Parts: sequence; C-alpha cells; structure tokens
Amino acid sequence: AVANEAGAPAKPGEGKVTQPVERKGMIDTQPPRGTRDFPPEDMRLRNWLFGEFAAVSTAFGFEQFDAPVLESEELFVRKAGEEITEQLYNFEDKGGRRVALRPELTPSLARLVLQRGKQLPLPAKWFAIGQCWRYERMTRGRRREHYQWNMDIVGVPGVEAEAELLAAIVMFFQRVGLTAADVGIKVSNRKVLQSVLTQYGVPPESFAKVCVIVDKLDKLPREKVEEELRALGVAASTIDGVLGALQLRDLEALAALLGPESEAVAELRKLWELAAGYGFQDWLVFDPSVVRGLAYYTGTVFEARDRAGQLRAICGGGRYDKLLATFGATDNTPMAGFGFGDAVIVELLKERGLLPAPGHRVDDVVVPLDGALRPAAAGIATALRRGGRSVDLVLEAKKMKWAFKHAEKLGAARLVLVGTSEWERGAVVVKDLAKFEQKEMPVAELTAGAAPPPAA
Ligand SMILES: OCc1cccc(Br)n1
Repeated sequence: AVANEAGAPAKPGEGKVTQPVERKGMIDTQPPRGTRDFPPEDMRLRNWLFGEFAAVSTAFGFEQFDAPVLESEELFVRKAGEEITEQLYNFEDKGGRRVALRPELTPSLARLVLQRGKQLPLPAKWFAIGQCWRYERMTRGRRREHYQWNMDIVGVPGVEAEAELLAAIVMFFQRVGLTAADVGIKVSNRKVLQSVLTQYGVPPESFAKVCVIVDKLDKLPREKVEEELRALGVAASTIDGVLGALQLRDLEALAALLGPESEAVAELRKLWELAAGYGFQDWLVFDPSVVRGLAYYTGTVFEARDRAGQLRAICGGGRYDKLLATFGATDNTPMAGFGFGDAVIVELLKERGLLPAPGHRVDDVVVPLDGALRPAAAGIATALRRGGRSVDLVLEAKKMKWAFKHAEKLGAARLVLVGTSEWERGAVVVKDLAKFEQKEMPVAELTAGAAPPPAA
C-alpha cells in the first residue's frame, strides 16, 4: 500500500501518493482480486471473440459506441433489490462525487440517448463491447469484472426489434460453430407475469420487485422465493398462481390462461412468426419462467442457455420501454437490447472444442548480418511494413542460425537477410520458409508493394 506522510497505510480517500515506501522485496504481480490480465496469448483469444461480436453487429448495420467505465452512481441506483445494484462497485471520489464502475452498459446508452434528445435519428441501432464491474464479497470467489457485448435498438416499439436482436445472437452462435442442439434461447414476456399479478390484485408498483424475486427461481429454493414474495406482501395464493403460470410450456396454454386479447400472447406469436422468417425458430423455446433479473424490462425477455443446462446464461436481454422515464424523460422511447458476457461463452466453446488458439505470427523477419547494415535493414522493414507486411526487425547483432530459429518460432513466411556483399549489388537474400527455398532478390523487387512514404 502507498503510505501517507505518517507512514501509516493510506485510508480510502487519503490515497495521496507521497514518497514511495522503501520496498521490501517484489511487488505483488497478480492483478487486483476478481480481475484478469490479458497477456498476449489470452488477448489474441479476446480479440478473436470481440472480432466476432463486432462482425455480427456490423452485419446488422449497427454503429459502435462507448462511454466511460466510471459513471455517476445515480445512473444505477434502483430500488428493486437487483443483484447488479446491490453489488455496485461504487465510491466517493476525491471531489466528493458519488461514482460507480458501470455494472452494465444499458444505463450509459440511455444517458447518451437522452443527451442527444431529438437530435438522435430513430431508429438507432447501437452496439458496444465494454468492461463492466461488480463488487462482490470474494467469499464466492467470482470475478469482479467482465466484458459485455451489447446490441440495442432505440425507437422501434414492435417485436421486430427483438426478432432482429435474436437473429444477431443466432448468427454469432452459428459463426463460432454452435448449433440449436447446443444452445436454446428461452423467450417469454413480462406481460405474462404482469397479467397474472393483475388478476391477483397485486399493485403495479410491486411489479419490478416481484420480477427480480421470481427471477431467482432457478438459483434459489422455491420456499426462499416464496418467503421473499411474502415479505413483499404477495399473498400465498397469488404466489401459487404466479408459479403455476410459469410452469406453462406452450403458447396455446398461455392463451387459454390469459385469454385471446392478451398482448403477451400476441407479441410472442408475432415473434415466433418473424423467427420462422429469419430461419432461427429452432433456437427458440417458449419458457414463461424466464423473467431476467433486471428491474427495467417491460415486455419480451430472453436468455440463451446451453441445452445441457450446465452453465449460467450465455446472454440475455429484452424490451425496456420505460427506462428513459426513470431518468426523468417526459416521453417514453421504446428500447430493446441484450448483454452478452465474455466468460460463459468461452467456457461453452472450450467444452465443445470450438475454442480457436490463434498463434502469434509475423510475415517477415528482417535481420542485418552486419551492424553497419542496420540502417539499411530498418529501411527495408519500413518499406515492407508500408506494403502491409507485419515485420519483426531483429534489433541486436545475431547470427544467421539464431535468426532462422527466431523466424520459425514467429511462424514467419520469409526471412530477409541483409548481407554486405548482396547489399553492394542492391540486393538481399530472401528465404522462403514454407518452400525452403532461398534466393537473392533486388531490394526494389522485394519492396515493390510498398506504398510511398507519406508526403512531408
Ligand atoms: O453479469 C453480472 C456482472 C456484472 C458486472 C461484472 C460481472 Br463479472 N458480472
């Protein structure tokens, strides 16, 4: 810890960095609790995964945005008892401001939409890939950060938006080699729960809290859920009615329960019809027990799970038409979106043997065989780089044998040797490491593809 003047460990907020204490031994080289490093071999996998996220988002015509990881705490203070807000990574900064590391991206999106107001052409289709945080007591040893891919559609009231979002999720799964036999997407609609609660006379203001509690059904024993509902004032008979509705497993039974005028039934039927058009109906499972744990969902909700049910949700999302109103907006703007974390998907791909192992490789290794030729070698490397090649320029005096092994280790296609006698003839030696051929080549030929240097 950094000591303050008195030499005592600095207390939170007193973190003034003064004279570094005399260090006894090595610093702790591990990252902070609950966080991960991404050394190159892990960063290559992360770049591959994020590349797939971005490729799908682009295929759907979405634009990328980002916002600070640090947000005002007020963006996330909600009174619905959600785990995500109870584990907020929040603190007071040195200016006395209440701030938080974002636990999700949706509130930041809402803030940007409000910031733009009428200037934002609708519908807006935005995506982001951002690090999100939670502060969980390490008793459960779970991570405190993850990266989340979000896609959101602003300004489309119909389930056409949700169908497009589900199509993007399915395209991602297909791109990485998963099938509808591996993954199912459970779909429901919070209006199911809303209708049942209304039938039992539960006041609308309890709706969000009831959803957050009912969402715990697949994590907590039923009696614990019933206890939390009772504490909310939900009568035992209502709980039986609610839990009974959540056991339904087809739309016809739901229509029988909620009646032919039910909005939930109409929206779900429309969604299935659109899914058939896209061709991903096989991925969908109607499951009214899906409510999701975020208070602000108002309509469709969905989550993707491995069909074996061994893992936590791969991704989840839904419609949240009233979020802007909770931030003070006067008119409601329809919004729908999903969040897709970077952890469960990697576990699933690893289990299925679908995880790529992208290696580090370069196109060319350039090595001067004499120190006097180092400027020449640098010029060749620059020309090759301008021509789009990735080039490892050997920076120290090395023998050919070492350079050869180094080029092999880097998976290089060519080893370019800059030697005195060849250089005098305006040439270099190029070893093709795939064909095991070697030939002398004029520098002009080797660097022919190079773009001219930028105009001075
Ligand atoms: O999905 C909940 C969540 C939020 C922030 C960080 C982590 Br790890 N997990």
